[in-house]
Amino acid sequence: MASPTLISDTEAWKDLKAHVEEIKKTHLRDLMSDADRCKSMMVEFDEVLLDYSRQRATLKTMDKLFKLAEAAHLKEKIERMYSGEHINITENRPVLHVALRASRDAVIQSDGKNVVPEVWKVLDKIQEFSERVRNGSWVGATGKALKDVVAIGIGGSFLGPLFVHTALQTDPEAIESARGRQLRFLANVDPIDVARNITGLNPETTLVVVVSKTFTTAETMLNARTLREWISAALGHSAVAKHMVAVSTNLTLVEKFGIDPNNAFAFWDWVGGRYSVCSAVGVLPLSLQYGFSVVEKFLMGASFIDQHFFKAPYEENIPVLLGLLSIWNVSFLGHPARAILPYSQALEKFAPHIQQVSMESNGKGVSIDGVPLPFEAGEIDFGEPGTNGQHSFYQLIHQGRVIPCDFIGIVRSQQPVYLKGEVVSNHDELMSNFFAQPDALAYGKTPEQLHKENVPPHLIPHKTFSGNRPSLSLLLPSLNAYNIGQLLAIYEHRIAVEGFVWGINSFDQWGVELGKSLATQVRKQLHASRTKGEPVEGFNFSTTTLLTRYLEATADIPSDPPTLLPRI
Ligand SMILES: O=P(O)(O)OC[C@H]1O[C@](O)(CO)[C@@H](O)[C@@H]1O
Repeated sequence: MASPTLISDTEAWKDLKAHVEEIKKTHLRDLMSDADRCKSMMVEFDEVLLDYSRQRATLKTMDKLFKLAEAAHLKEKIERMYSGEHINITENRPVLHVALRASRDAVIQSDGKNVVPEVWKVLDKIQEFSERVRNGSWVGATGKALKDVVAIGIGGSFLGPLFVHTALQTDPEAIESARGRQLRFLANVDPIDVARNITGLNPETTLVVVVSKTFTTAETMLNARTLREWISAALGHSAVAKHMVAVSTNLTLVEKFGIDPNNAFAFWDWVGGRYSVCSAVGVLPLSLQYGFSVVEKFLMGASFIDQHFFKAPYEENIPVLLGLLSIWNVSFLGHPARAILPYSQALEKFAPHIQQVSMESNGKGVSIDGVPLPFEAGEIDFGEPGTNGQHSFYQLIHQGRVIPCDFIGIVRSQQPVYLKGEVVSNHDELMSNFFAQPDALAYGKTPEQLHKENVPPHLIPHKTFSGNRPSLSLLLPSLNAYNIGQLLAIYEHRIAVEGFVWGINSFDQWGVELGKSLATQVRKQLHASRTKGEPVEGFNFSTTTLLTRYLEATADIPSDPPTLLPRI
C-alpha cells in the first residue's frame, strides 16, 4: 500500500491524538515530582543544556513523538537536505545553508558538485575585503577610511544579521574589534528609516552594503537608490564605486545598478533568504564591523550544531527534541503560539529573527504535495527579553492563555556587574527570574494555598494560578560569537524538523507574493493620479475611498518634485 500523503493519516499521529486525553489528566506539579522523568528530559550537547521537563509530556509521550518522527521519515528528510537534494520542490532548489558554515575540507554536493570550495572562495574574499576596509587600505572617494557601514536589506537580508550584530555588540572580544566603527541596518522603505540611518553619518566615511538575494525587492532597491543619491549628491557619482558594494545571487542586476561586480559578494539560490545569515548576507557586514575572525567563530558554533543535528539519535538531538515538542504543543495540545524569552538583553533581536524563520517557513496551508492540511501548521512566535517581558505580557501567560515558553538563559554574562553590599550580582538577579518563571508557570498557586495565606476570599479567584503551563529552558554557557552560532542553528533546525514532520515545504514563501503584486497596482495608480490627475479606478469601495482621501490630502505635493533627502 502506498504510504499516506498526510502525516495526520498515520497511526503514529492518531495514537498521539488519543494520548492527549491521558496527558490532560496530569498536572506538571505531579510530573515534576518524578525525578527519573525529569532526569531523562535533560539533554546536553557542547555545553548547551536543554531541560524540557516542564513540558506536558511523559516518557510515553516522547516515545510516541519519536514514532511520529519515524512515520514522517524525519531522518531521511534530514539526510536528503544535507545531501543537496532539491527538497524545496516548488522552487526546484536544494536547501543547503549548512554548507555555509561547513569546514573548508568538508564535501557537500549539490547537483553533482561540491559547493564548499565556492563557499570558502566568497568567505576568503570577504575576509580580504573587510580587512582592507578595516585597516584603511580601502578608502572612500576623498581618501578617508570607511569606518561606518549601512547594510540595506529586508526580511532574511536583514533580520538575521541584525540579531547577530545586536548580540555581539556587548561581547568583550567583539567590542574590542569594533572600536571606532558603526554598523547600521536600513530595512524599511519608510523614509523615516532612511532619516534615522543617515543621521550623524558622513558619506565620506560610510560604506553602503546593498543586501538582496534577488536584487529586485522593491523596498531594498528604493533604499539603495536613495543612499546612492545621498552619496552622489555629496561626493559625485564616481564615488559610488568606492562607497557601495553588494551581496546577491543576481550579479547581473548588481552590475546594472552601477556596482562593480568585483565588489559584489555572491551567494546561491540554494540558500533561502531567512537562512542566509551565514552567507555573505551576514558575514560581510558583520566582518566589516567585528573582523572576520569573530564571525568565523559564529560560523563554527552553527557548524557544530549542524553535525549534532545530523548525527545524534532523536533522544539526544536538541533540534529534533525541540521540533517534536513544538508539534506536540501546536497540533495535539492546541497551543498555536510560542513565546521566545531570552534572559539576555543582547538577544533582543532573536525573537524578531525567529519570527521570520519560523512563520515564513511553516506558515503553510498545504502539504508539500499540495494537499490542503486538515490541521493547522506553523507557530505564532513572539518574544521579548526577560525581565522586560515579565512587566508586559507575562500576565496573559500566567493567568490567561496557555503559551508554551522557551526560556533562554546564559551562565556567564557578557557584561557582569557587581555592587558591593547587594544581595546578588546584577546577572544573578536576572537569572533568579529565569529560574523562577518556569516553576511559576508549571506549579501555579492553588486556592488552598491562598486560603492558608489568609488571602480574603473575594480575591482568591484573582490570585489563583492554574499552573500546568508548559515551558522549556535552554542554558548556554556564555554568549560569545560561537554560542550565538549555536543558538541560531538550533532554532533553524528545530523549525525544519517541524516542517518535515508536518509534511510541508518549509523552504518556499509564496504567501508573501500577493501583497507585493497588489502594491504594484497601487503604486501605478499613485503615479498616474499624481502626474496626470487620473481618478482612482479598479479598486473596491474601501480602497478607493482611502486612496482618494490620501491623494486629496496631499494634493499640494508637486507632480515631479526635485530630489529631497531627509534633513534631520
Ligand atoms: O533578499 P531579497 O531578495 O531582497 O528578499 C528579502 C526578503 O523578501 C522575502 O522574499 C519575502 O519577505 C523574504 O523571504 C526575503 O528574505
